[in-house]
Amino acid sequence: RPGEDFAARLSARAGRMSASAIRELLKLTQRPEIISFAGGLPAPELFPLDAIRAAANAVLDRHGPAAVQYGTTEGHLPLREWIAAQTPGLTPGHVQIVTGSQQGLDLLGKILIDEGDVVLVEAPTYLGALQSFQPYGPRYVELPTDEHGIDVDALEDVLKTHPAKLLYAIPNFQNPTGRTLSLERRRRLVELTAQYGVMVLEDDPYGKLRFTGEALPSLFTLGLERVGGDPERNHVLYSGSFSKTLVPGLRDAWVQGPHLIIEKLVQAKQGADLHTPIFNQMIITELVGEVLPRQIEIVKRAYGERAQHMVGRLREHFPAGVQFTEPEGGMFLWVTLPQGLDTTELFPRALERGVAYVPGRPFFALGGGANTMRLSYSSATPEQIERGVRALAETFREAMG
Ligand SMILES: Cc1ncc(COP(=O)(O)O)c(CN[C@@H](CCCC(=O)O)C(=O)O)c1O
Repeated sequence: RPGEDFAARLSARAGRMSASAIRELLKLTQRPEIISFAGGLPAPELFPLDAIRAAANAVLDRHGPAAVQYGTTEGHLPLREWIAAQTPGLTPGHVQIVTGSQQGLDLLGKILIDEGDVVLVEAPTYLGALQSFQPYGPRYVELPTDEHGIDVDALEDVLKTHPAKLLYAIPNFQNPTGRTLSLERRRRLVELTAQYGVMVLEDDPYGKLRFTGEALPSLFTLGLERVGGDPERNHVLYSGSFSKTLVPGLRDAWVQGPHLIIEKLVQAKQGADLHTPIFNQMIITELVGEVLPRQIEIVKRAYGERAQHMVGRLREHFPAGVQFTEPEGGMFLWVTLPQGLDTTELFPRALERGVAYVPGRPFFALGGGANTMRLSYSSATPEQIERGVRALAETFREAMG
């Protein structure tokens, strides 16, 4: 009936949902005259389109109708075999293909989080994870972070007072801060969570995009080591993605963990989408051998140059009192303005000057961060970085008086 109050029909779970600031911004920053430091968009000019075209043809030649038939929920076995082979002791049965790691976050929220469960998250953390977990009614407890990532002393204090279900962390080139969790803190985080019986979800879409410094072992690997390499007893789950190393639009990612978790994830996925597009999985499988390692080198170099360029411009143009991180990899850096300034309020003024960013507030589970913002350098040219940083600096100067 016209004007029926549909809002009253929504579930309590639907009532907990809200829009993604990044997704909403993406619509806005598609305008060509805007220099966007907002969405974490991989550089489109680097996509290996010729290799993808050849792979698509090879898939159809090799698999024929099976390439566009229903596939298994677990995912294309040769792809799961390749993923499992990257970690000693892992078998394809420990690997679940998901439709982007974003779906992995949602399905893991569904099978792990009961209403009121304590979920430990970094302050700030990836807003997409907060969006995925929120409908399942977690009670967030924030973990303070500094230039070396999560403050593990604070973590120990939290664990003593809050029986937690899950700790969600992005140890490499964190979204949104660009920071990397130090080795010493990785070891202590894995030890403390094991001691207190807290599962860890390591979200690592950027791990391969290190352009400076030494590679560090994943939390998953450290978790495996403490249980003699047995994937059945590792309390750390790992989420990986091909979005930032190959292309995001094929929506191919995976979760690795103990059989019981994977089995439950399969059941949750059966109810969600039956399976990730099999054609896409077969294309990715064609690319992981030669194209992927080559692409990682190309992307690392390009993002390293863009990060270095942006940091150089920030140093040159930003007013004193504005702080920013200097990432060792990934796609983002984090800006902190003097207390009292509000990046959500400043956003329209920056936009008038032709530049967009993601205000920091949505990255904090429990509010805060009004004076922060995330900048992505991955899909901006050197000229756009120069112009965009100048526009931001002018916006800040005007606001700082
Ligand atoms: C820590 C972390 N975990 C999962 C994801 C989702 O990546 P995929 O679903 O694997 O493409 C991402 C991708 N986040 C990007 C892309 C968001 C894409 C968008 O909403 O337009 C961003 O923060 O801008 C991430 O940073």
